Amino acid sequence: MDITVKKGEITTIIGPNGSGKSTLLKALTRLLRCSMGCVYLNQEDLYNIDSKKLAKCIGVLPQRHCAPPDFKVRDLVGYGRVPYQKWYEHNTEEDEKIIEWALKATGTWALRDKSIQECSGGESQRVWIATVLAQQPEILFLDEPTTYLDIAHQQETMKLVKRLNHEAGIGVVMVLHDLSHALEISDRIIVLKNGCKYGEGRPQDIITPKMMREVYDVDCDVVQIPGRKKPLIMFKEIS
Ligand SMILES: Nc1ncnc2c1ncn2[C@@H]1O[C@H](COP(=O)(O)OP(=O)(O)OP(=O)(O)O)[C@@H](O)[C@H]1O
Repeated sequence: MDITVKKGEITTIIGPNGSGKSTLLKALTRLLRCSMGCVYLNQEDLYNIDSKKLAKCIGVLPQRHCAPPDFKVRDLVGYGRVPYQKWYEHNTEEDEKIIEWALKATGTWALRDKSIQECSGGESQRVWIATVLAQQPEILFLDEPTTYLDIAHQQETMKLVKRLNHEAGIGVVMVLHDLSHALEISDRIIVLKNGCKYGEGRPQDIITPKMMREVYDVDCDVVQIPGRKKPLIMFKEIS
C-alpha cells in the first residue's frame, strides 16, 4: 500500500479486527521493520534517523504498555523528556514546565504524586498520553487511545487530540474502532481490509453505507442532522 501522512492533519486508520491497523502503525513508527517497501519521514528513510532525533519528531502510544508499578506518575511523564537530555542530566526548569503542561493538558495533574499502579485504566491511559506529549513530538501516533476509557473520558481524549492538533499544530495518526469519533474528528481516514488499503479520503466521503457493508459487513445509514457539521452513523436495530 502507498500512504502519505501529513504533519498538520488528523489521520485515522480504521478497519475490522485483524485488518492490519496496528501493524501499519508499527511500521510507520519503526516498531516493526517492513519486509518490503520503505517508510520516509520528510524524505529520509525512517531507519537512517538517529533515535533521539526521531523521538523528538514522533511520539508513539502503543496499544499495550507497561511501567514498573511503583513508578510515580510525574516520573513516568518525565521520561518523555529523555530525548532532550544527556544521560547524566536532570530535568531543567524548561523540562519541568513541559511536564506540568503535559499533565495539565491531559487532566492528570492531580495524579502526579500517585504511583502508576494506583491509577485506574482510564487514568493510566491519560498518563501515558501525557508521557508521549512531554516528548513534544511533531506527530503523535496513537493506537486505540480511547481503550479503557468511559464515554466522558473518550470524548475528553478526542477533544484533547483536536486541541493539540488545532492549537499546538501537532499532527495525529491514530487507530480508532469508534467510527463516530473517526468521522467527527479526522481530516482524513484510511480504511484497511485484509491487510490492504481499501480506501482513503475525507471522512464524509469514506464512511458510507457501501464501505460499511463491504469492509465491516454491517448495514447502516449515514445521515446528516441539521445543526451538525458531520453526519452520524445510524446502525440498523439489533433484532
Ligand atoms: N507479531 C506478529 N506476528 C505474526 N502475525 C501477527 C503479529 N502481529 C499481528 N499479526 C497478525 O497480523 C494481522 C493484523 O494484525 P493487527 O494487530 O495489525 O490488526 P488490527 O487491525 O490492529 O486488529 P485489532 O483491531 O484486532 O487490534 C492479524 O492477522 C494478526 O494475527
